[in-house]
Amino acid sequence: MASAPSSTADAALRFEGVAVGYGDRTLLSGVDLHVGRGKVIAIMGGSGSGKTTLLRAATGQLRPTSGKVSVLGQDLSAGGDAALFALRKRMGVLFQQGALFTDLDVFENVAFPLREHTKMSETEIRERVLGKLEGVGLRAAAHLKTAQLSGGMARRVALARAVVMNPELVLYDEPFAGLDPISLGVTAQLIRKMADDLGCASVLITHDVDESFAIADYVYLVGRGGVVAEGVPAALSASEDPYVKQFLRGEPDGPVAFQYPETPDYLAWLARQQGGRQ
Ligand SMILES: Nc1ncnc2c1ncn2[C@@H]1O[C@H](COP(=O)(O)OP(=O)(O)OP(=O)(O)O)[C@@H](O)[C@H]1O
Repeated sequence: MASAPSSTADAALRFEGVAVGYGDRTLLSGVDLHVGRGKVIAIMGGSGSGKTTLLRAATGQLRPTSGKVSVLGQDLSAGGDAALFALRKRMGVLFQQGALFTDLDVFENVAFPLREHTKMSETEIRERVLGKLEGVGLRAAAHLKTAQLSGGMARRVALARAVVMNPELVLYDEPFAGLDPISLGVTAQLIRKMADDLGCASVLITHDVDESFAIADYVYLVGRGGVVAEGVPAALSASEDPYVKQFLRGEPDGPVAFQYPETPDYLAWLARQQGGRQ
């Protein structure tokens, strides 16, 4: 089980005092995260709390307004685009929709990153892709068109593609969204298995308490503009903090905000609407 150690060198991903937001709006600040190599970490929080935004900061898509993000020991803001590009080859990302290329079959979808980023031979590509498909139970689906896949199968193909380069860090954005209970359990176990087999650090952005607690070494709960709580799953499950309890039990009433917050942009829009009617 992971605790939250402090050195950057042994981290696959590290946030130090990070603030992120859009325009004038700061969503989260003072965020400290540590993802040790080979560990599975879950980042959880209510809808709109900023989880996907944190993931964008981890890929370098979004620059933090303050603080430092390091991936595999490198400060993302230090190198230029070339350094970021090189680092991205060592990361796998599974986006929320897991978008597959609809004009390619399953095999070519998984092979795509290898063809883009490596000089592997056809034999090496075939071996690697079929191996990854085997890992997600879909070796014999290699020839299928994406339209012939169920939602759960498509997610597993996307999973195989996210790890086909043998990444050292994989980021999963809502990997369980829209899956039936069986596919959900299978996907969670696959994520854990891939982390263990490949030794890759894995970060899950998720709402799903049961599945993520079953496979995560360490959990961060975001909300109220920052990290509200963190710890190993058992510690969070035993927490008496009202925010943590409400979130984990899915209770409607409590400190977890349901209403989208009023922003200056909204108030300006509202004023224009009201002005227009007078
Ligand atoms: N490109 C953007 N420009 C401006 N605001 C944005 C942008 N993307 C997201 N936001 C806002 O940032 C807030 C956090 O969004 P984010 O997608 O990070 O939340 P989340 O925790 O991943 O939510 P969910 O669980 O619902 O996917 C939301 O209020 C959203 O409206």
